[in-house]
Amino acid sequence: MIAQQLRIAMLSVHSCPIGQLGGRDTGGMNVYIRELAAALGRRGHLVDVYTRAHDPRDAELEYLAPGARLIHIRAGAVEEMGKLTQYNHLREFHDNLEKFRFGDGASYDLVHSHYWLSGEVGLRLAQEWRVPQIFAFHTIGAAKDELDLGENEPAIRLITEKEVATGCQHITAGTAAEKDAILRHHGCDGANISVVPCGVNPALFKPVDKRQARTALGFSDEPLVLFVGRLDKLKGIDRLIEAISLIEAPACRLAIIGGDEYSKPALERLKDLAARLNISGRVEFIRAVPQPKLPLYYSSADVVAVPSYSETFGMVALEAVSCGTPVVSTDVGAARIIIKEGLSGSVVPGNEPSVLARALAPWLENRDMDRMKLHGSVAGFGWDAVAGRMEHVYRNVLSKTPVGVK
Ligand SMILES: CC(=O)N[C@H]1[C@@H](O[C@@H]2[C@H](O)[C@H](OP(=O)(O)O)[C@@H](O)[C@H](O)[C@H]2O)O[C@H](CO)[C@@H](O)[C@@H]1O
Ligand SMILES: O=c1ccn([C@@H]2O[C@H](COP(=O)(O)OP(=O)(O)O)[C@@H](O)[C@H]2O)c(=O)[nH]1
Repeated sequence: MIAQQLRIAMLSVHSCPIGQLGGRDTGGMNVYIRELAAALGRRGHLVDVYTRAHDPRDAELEYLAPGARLIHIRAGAVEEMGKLTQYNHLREFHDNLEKFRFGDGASYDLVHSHYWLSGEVGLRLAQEWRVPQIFAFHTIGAAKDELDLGENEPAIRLITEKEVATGCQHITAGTAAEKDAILRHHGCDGANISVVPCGVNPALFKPVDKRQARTALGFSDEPLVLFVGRLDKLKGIDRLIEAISLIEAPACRLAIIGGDEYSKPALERLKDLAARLNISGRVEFIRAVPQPKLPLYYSSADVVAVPSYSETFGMVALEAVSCGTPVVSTDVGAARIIIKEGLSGSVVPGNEPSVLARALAPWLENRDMDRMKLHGSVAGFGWDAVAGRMEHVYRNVLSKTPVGVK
């Protein structure tokens, strides 16, 4: 008998759902966990999100929303830490999580773990608690390696991902393409993988008058291309800068949002590239911007570029369209689902600079859009709908869980 109210332990070891976004390791996954947990809480469930304590200013426990708690667990020094180093502290994370749980008296129906580090902790907890573990990759290490971008993923990630993929009870993927990639790399049973898309908050990501937005941010009236995201090689920002250098008419500017103190080498590389291409004066590097301010930036832009080599979903494209701004994206993640060709942007086969340049140019000329129409085109992606689909997955998994596992 499955209770109406589910008690969910969500694991987000390596990255805090309320951390500053756009940093080295803080992106869509953080937003996903924060919003999903809050939406499940609104549906009457109890969600505890466990993350590694990384900032001494953070309280041990805080509420993301009614029914959704965020708990910082000590594992290693309370400071920022590389992902690989965090692997060495997973046992401590597990033990301190259990210490917290005993003190608090919490118990759970299921574990939903995010990213391989959490998946590793989830395997142990699920076994000890005799509940199912549902796992989300967010990015598949083996798929990243396949891209051959000159930075191989550590062997321990690849091994752990396989262990978790085959040892968990169920997997959630953001798109059907991610599900296919999981099947290809890890050969799990397709029946044990559900596709649940990411979402967007339409009350936050809505169109602002372009002129007002530009005035507020101090942008000129020149055609503007915007990039938003982590300064990761996978994002193809270098390709976008090259594309901008190829666009002669209309003359346009590129604003790049993202990056923290750990992204300095990437930032320097991109600045050097812009200098070598003689377009430094046309490229503005804006560091990470808090999410509540992003609608102003999206609304200022004529077009948002997503030049990624790969995305499992790609929430920036969804947020941009929700703000009424067209998106030119490579054919990655949910791009083909989010972007209506010719109406809300265009999808290109790859990030070859000349291809990107050709795709971007028309959106810089056609500058008067029915932005509310674009906003409405992604109305089905609200977080409550995502939480509803996730609840369905949870209940299905619980109904199939053999006696003795739960
Ligand atoms: C590039 C990509 O596929 N991003 C996904 C993903 O986001 C991040 C990614 O998983 C990072 O992994 P990596 O160590 O391999 O760089 C994590 O560190 C970040 O925390 C993730 O935010 O997940 C997003 C949500 O599912 C998805 O929209 C995005 O396309
Ligand atoms: O300066 C920034 C850069 C990014 N983001 C947020 O980070 C997320 C990026 O998610 P996406 O899925 O596009 O990429 P990821 O970083 O997960 O690979 C989006 O929700 C953005 O709104 C942000 O708030 N501020």
